[in-house]
Amino acid sequence: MQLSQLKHALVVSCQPVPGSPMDRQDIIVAMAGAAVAAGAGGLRIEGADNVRAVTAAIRDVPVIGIVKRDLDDSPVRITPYLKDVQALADAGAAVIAFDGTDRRRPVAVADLLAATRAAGRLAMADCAILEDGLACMALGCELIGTTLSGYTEQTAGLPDDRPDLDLVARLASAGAMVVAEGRIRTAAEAAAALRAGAYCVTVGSAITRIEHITEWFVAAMRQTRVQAQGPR
Ligand SMILES: CC(=O)N[C@H](C=O)[C@@H](O)[C@H](O)[C@H](O)COP(=O)(O)O
Repeated sequence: MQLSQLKHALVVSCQPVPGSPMDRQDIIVAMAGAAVAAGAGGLRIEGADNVRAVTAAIRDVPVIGIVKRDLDDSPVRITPYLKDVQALADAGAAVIAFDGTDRRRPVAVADLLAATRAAGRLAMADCAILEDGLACMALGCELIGTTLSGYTEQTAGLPDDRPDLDLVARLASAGAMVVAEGRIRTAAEAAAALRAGAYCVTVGSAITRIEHITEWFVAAMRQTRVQAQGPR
């Protein structure tokens, strides 16, 4: 795969809410197909089996693969193990994304990168702060994602309804190929991420998680009812 395929592309993350009625492989493949039919230039897919099903159905769009795990002894969730890198590569992921933060972890970023290289895949580091991104860039990761900004202990205070475009801009200024990812909820925000210097933009919840989208609408309507002093 050529990295340039992702230049200025919309990457659609097709990750249903776990346990949701939408959390089915056939629905993931259908969501991916619909996104590609509408112009998505990349897909982000969780789980090796889902990656295999999506790459079998959709051949001409790169898949960024991840494995999510809840570990007992580490806050790292995204592709923590070397076996995950191998499984994603075997399943056909063009890019393998892993946690690129400087936190307690079972496998060092450098080793995950080496495994990704050995499998002949491109690497994306999911980062939370500028320093993570710079370190992963220095190691040689091709893509630096803002994915984890707002989701680590250190960044937990950020507004939960806005993307971290400041981090996008600072990483881009430092020369990173930035994947703007996390809390991009509108087309205008996706366009703003490109203007901030993003190489490509990943959107998940706002396109593929019906529960989250519904909650946003319900919350906004409830707020409006409160301001209007209750239902008539
Ligand atoms: C923090 C974390 O675990 N992020 C995950 C990474 O794959 C996904 O749950 C997100 O949906 C994805 O990053 C896209 O973000 P958003 O859904 O906000 O557009």
